[in-house]
Amino acid sequence: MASSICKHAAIAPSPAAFRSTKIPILPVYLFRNGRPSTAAACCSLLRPHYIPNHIPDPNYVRIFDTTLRDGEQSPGATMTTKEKLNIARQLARLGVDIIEAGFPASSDADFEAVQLIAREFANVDSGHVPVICGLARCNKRDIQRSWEAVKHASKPRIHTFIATSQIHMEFKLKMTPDQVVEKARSMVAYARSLGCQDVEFSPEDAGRSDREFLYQILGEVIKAGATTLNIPDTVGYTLPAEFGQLIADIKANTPGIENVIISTHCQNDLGLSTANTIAGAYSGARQVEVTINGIGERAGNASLEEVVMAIKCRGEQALDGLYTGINTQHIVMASKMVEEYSGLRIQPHKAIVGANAFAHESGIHQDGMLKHKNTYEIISPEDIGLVRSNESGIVLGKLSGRHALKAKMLELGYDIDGKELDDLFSRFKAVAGNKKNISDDDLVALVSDEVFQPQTIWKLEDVTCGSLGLSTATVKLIHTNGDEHISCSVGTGPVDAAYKAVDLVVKVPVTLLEYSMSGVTEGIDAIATTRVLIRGEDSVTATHAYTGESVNRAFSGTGASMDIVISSVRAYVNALNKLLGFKNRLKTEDPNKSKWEEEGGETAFVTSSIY
Ligand SMILES: CC(=O)SCCNC(=O)CCNC(=O)[C@H](O)C(C)(C)COP(=O)(O)OP(=O)(O)OC[C@H]1O[C@@H](n2cnc3c(N)ncnc32)[C@H](O)[C@@H]1OP(=O)(O)O
Ligand SMILES: CC(C)C(=O)C(=O)O
Ligand SMILES: [Mg+2]
Repeated sequence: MASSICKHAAIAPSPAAFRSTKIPILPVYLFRNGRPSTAAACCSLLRPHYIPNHIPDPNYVRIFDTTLRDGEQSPGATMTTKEKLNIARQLARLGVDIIEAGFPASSDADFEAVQLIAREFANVDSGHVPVICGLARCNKRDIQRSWEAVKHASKPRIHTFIATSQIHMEFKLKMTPDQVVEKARSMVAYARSLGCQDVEFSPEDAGRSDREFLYQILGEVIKAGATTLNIPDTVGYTLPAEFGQLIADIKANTPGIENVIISTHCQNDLGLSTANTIAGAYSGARQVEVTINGIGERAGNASLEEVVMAIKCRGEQALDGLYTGINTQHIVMASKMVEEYSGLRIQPHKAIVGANAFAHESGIHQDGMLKHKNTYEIISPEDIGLVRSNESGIVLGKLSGRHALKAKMLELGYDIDGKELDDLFSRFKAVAGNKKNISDDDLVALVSDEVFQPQTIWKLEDVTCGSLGLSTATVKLIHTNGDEHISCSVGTGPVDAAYKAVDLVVKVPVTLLEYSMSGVTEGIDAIATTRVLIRGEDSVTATHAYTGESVNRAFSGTGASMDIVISSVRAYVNALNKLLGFKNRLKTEDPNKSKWEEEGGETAFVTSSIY
């Protein structure tokens, strides 16, 4: 095993047109009883140089993250530009090779988000710099917009696609197969003509497309200059053996395929996306398209953490030595960030990142774990950035300082600095003054509330509740322009009264769709985390997939506090801030899109807020 590991390190730099970046990545993991062990590592790997159409090491699998594009297509997962930028930074820390930052032609907001992310990764000299990719249909406008958005990146990529299955060509595109081939060929050539040296092409619905037709269209786009051929199972229809065979057949029969990278893109309609992705990689794909937490259109995409950990855990033994450049210790942070921003909660039994993924409840398992951890764990929690408090020496309390808090947060997988650390520190001090023991879960709740929030338009300053036969609440909110607003209301309970008081100030008609609260720690002094989902009644719209009707979008917000009313109001105000951010954005893009200002008459919201 040691010799096969060392061969990676010995790979010579390639004469790339692209600048070389040698980046040390995680040590190789040797396997003892099925459990990876860093202690046994014999050498460090180098991430192979980036050349669009070639990977110098045949065992290296590129990770293409599409959380910000396909992931955002999950119903309700709309993210602000600031949130997307934060996720992109975390994806870079994680070490993903390619970030698909969005679909620039779909809206001005998406264009700006992709452009901002591309600019963020314009500097090739500082650490790992991912490729920044923008999606485009096969038309000149989409491709131009994509290029305009990504060209600032040090490694820009255009990803263009067109459907190749009979049903899509006939009923959706209303094009003949020959027209589709010509469109694909000419648009890939057009993307190259703009100066983009890295062009990915996807035959959408490849999983249900005719094989011979795939070989033909893929051969044509290779001649036109495509550097990566992505094979999407767009409707998650194939079984793992079939998808593996599809990749093998494409590899064996497409003219010129040896000059490009084959990629997978597996949707999860039958719950097979991870299995299909691994089967694809085993059959020769060297790029895999994934999302954090597996979010994405309908049932989602293959999840990054599952695919990466499967390759890390079994790559050497079962996948002919495949490996990735992911620093898996950043997985937990990335997962929590995406959970917060997208509002899509992770099921407790989700592989790798679910709350129960490393929990052992039953006696026989607990007995086994106490005797030897490998009995019931194939992955170490630390490998994904999960460190429990009882394994660390730092005990936080009201006398702790910023250094200890920063170090503790790092242990928990949160790399926080600057203003974010300062804000978290003041919240932490406030809680520490009232609470004897601060647990890891308390800290995670605080960081979610303090750091993972949209730009503040309204900030909750205070809330007090009373009861005079009816529940009453008084809230004090501060607007971003500094104005203080105080209002009171009655309600059926303190939370209802407080929400009504907030409504009197913010004056945006919304419906509360969901409200949930959980005490994240035990005892009377537990921190309560609240999550709400609201829908604007006259606001940001999306198109309903079945009816085609315009429906109002939902926005989520979370809050945390030892006081349940404060926790609830924080969550509500955070959701309102998210909604207002989108309203402002729409208003800037198209003054006719939202009637809200004329009707609501709340001038405070007109201030342009660039997320
Ligand atoms: C499988 C996937 O995940 S594909 C990515 C899906 N993501 C999204 O659609 C999210 C963003 N989309 C949007 O914001 C909008 O759909 C837009 C802005 C891109 C387009 O909006 P509209 O111009 O109003 O078109 P609409 O979405 O209603 O219809 C799509 C049109 O594109 C055409 N089209 C679809 N795919 C492609 C393609 N790959 N290449 C060229 N044309 C295409 C359709 O045939 C249809 O054309 P038609 O208007 O001549 O019938
Ligand atoms: C745009 C393509 C790659 C896609 O998301 C799909 O086919 O699922
Ligand atoms: Mg998809």
